Amino acid sequence: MVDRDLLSIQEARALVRCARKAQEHYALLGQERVDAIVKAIAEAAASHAESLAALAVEETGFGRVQDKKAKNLLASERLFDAIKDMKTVGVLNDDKIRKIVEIATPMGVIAGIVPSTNPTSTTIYKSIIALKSGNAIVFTPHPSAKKCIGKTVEIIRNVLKGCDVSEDLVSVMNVPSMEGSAELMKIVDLILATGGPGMVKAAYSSGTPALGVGAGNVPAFIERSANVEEAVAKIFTSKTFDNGTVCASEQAIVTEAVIADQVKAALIAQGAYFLEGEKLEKVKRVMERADGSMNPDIVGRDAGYIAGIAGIEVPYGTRLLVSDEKGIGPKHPFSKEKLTALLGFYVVNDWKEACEVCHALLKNGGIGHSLAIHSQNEDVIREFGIKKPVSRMLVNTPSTQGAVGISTSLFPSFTLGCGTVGGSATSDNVTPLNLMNIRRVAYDLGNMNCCPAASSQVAPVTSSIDINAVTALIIEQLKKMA
Ligand SMILES: CC(=O)SCCNC(=O)CCNC(=O)[C@H](O)C(C)(C)COP(=O)(O)OP(=O)(O)OC[C@H]1O[C@@H](n2cnc3c(N)ncnc32)[C@H](O)[C@@H]1OP(=O)(O)O
Ligand SMILES: NC(=O)C1=CN([C@@H]2O[C@H](COP(=O)(O)OP(=O)(O)OC[C@H]3O[C@@H](n4cnc5c(N)ncnc54)[C@H](O)[C@@H]3O)[C@@H](O)[C@H]2O)C=CC1
Repeated sequence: MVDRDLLSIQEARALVRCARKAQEHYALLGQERVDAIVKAIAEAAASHAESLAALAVEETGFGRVQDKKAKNLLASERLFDAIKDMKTVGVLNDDKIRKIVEIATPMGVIAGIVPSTNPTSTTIYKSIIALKSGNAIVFTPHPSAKKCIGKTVEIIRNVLKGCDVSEDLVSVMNVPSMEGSAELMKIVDLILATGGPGMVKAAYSSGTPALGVGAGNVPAFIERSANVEEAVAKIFTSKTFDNGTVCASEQAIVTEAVIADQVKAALIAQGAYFLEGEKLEKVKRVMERADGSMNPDIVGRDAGYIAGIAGIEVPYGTRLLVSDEKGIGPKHPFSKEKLTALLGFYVVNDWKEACEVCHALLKNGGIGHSLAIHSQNEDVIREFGIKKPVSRMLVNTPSTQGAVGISTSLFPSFTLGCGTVGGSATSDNVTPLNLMNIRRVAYDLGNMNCCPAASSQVAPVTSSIDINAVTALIIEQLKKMA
């Protein structure tokens, strides 16, 4: 084992030790104190939203400062607003009728795994939801986003210090390595894993309970009853947001032949450029690495930049590069997740065929995540809702903003569950409620008739139980009670 790996493993162990100690004290604080700390963190993160966004763009090369700023604000201000009245400490519920008391208990120390595409927003969001539920969190950064994740954690630690609680409630590894991440995952109480399928699998294979949420490959179906111009505008708003880095951004448009020309015209009018021939081939050549994964050189970039890398010319003002596609599968890069200004375009005969194409696209890397539909036909919307293997279906809304709870009533979140079909333990937009155990104190309902006076009527204990006789007796008892 190389020294760096050893160092990384030791660091993981040391950070978890400190986090455990800090969390033991933190778990004793009441709801009011916890809420005040979380509020202070949200305010500090919001006040640094722009500088952290700029650092993330500078370090990773992915996305746009103004949009990363918006993501940081969603992960701080908006998130705080959504959770401020949420009960997460002590007695949550005392049901006098059902005679059950529900008590929140923190999970302990959480491992925070953060995608390089949303580094600062996910770090803010995970810190806030972990602390709101009484936990500590240790982050392992992606090496390409180490500085901006480190800076985010530094800001949060300063707030913790100012609030007179241990800074070690939130910490980050300085020496990231795969071995260090693996060790961290083994020794924490829960892994909160957000990223691609390889990492999610690693999290679930660690033996530690995990909430792992994986990749998307979101199709947007524009059905014949949709307002086409509006649907296309919403897709642009979503797909160009942070240059397409959000996992819920549209990866392909699927539309019906009867409106295909209208959709194409609207796309072109709003800044799409349809690639063909040599230009299409040149773009395809730069889309992926040899192993079929996304090429980081084009992730989170605008259309002009991608055209430059591919060595092609596109009209000034082009916002998205689109490919009219027929195929779906590993050999068709436009049918996969792209997280940049690239979009597939599929024409089908009717909504039933759209159903099949959307399903095939989801199966090609984004199953369980999200799907967008633009339609006024409630029957078709309902049919898609019932049949499609996704955890969120976004209706007449930009899928990025819809999935993370900006343009819909979904919970503001940067960790979007993909359900068991997507290899995930949850289909939720993960919230503080996913990060606590609930102890249920259940009182006797007095319906068992097993007090001493009644016990003589109950079957005597024998060494060999006659199950039929016991059943008959229970039925008789129940009849008497009724
Ligand atoms: C059909 C479909 O759509 S399937 C697609 C599903 N989506 C995915 O799989 C997305 C997965 N992610 C990616 O493809 C990439 O992360 C990108 C393109 C977004 C970014 O690429 P990069 O910045 O090069 O990051 P990548 O994750 O590939 O890692 C770069 C290096 O850092 C290493 N690394 C990653 N995490 C860590 C870590 N925690 N500690 C140490 N090293 C690490 C990787 O092993 C890799 O090393 P290598 O170059 O020696 O192989
Ligand atoms: N469902 C969701 O809420 C979200 C999903 N994503 C998905 O994440 C992907 C993009 O993010 P990336 O940074 O490329 O993800 P990634 O999976 O490459 O990396 C995510 C994190 O996991 C770590 N990691 C990667 N492989 C690992 C392994 N084997 N063991 C331990 N740690 C490992 C990396 O260091 C990084 O911190 C996309 O596929 C996107 O759809 C991104 C954001 C939200």
